Amino acid sequence: MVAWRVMEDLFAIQATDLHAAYGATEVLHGITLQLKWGEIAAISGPNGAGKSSLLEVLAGVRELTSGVLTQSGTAALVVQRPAVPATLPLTAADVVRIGAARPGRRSWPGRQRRNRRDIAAATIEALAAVELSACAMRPYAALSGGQRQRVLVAQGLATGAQILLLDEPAAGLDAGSRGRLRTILAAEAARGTAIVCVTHDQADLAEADRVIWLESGRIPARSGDVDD
Ligand SMILES: Nc1ncnc2c1ncn2[C@@H]1O[C@H](COP(=O)(O)OP(=O)(O)OP(=O)(O)O)[C@@H](O)[C@H]1O
Repeated sequence: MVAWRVMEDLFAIQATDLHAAYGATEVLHGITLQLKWGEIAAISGPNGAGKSSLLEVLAGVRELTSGVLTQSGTAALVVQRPAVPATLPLTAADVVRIGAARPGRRSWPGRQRRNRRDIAAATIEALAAVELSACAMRPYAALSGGQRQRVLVAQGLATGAQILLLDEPAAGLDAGSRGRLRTILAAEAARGTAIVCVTHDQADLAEADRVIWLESGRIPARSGDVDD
């Protein structure tokens, strides 16, 4: 059965026997997991294991071929920083504003759009959280790789989403920025946000409430991630 339901629940995400494919090639082979509110789950595993695909499925941007996925709140996906053309006519603040203009926590479940003042406030707050206020008006394409990554994290934060899904947000960040990112995510979780973070970083894995190990599109039974 393929289903997409939205409901208030103890769990932010409940996924049962998820399968997903690229064309005829199945890459997720029956993923079952639950994520509680305020929990930080790290997804790790070898290259090609299906981590990004799973994150996209959980975010609702990649279709299931079968399984049941229940989200109990708004979700935002923070992608890995893309290569962008040098001429991209967006500032760092513009990129964050794209997230801030999305319906988020304050408007759930009505999903009304925020007004301009709320969008501006969310943009400023999120840029400050990643310590890039000084770069707000700089062209996004002119920022360093690590700065662009932090802008994308700010974009995710600015959505005010109740479920935050991040694909290797620490990739390319220096040690100080990685530490600050962990602090930001811990603060978000303390507010009740459910967080799923793809990572290979040992400190991230150590600080996560739960590590979900993915291998060849499956969660091996020994990793004990189905429930806890
Ligand atoms: N656009 C695509 N078209 C076809 N196959 C794809 C596509 N994207 C990913 N795949 C395949 O799906 C499988 C899972 O890829 P995915 O990117 O989800 O893995 P990952 O664990 O995130 O990898 P990495 O650690 O390298 O980022 C891989 O076998 C990959 O080749």
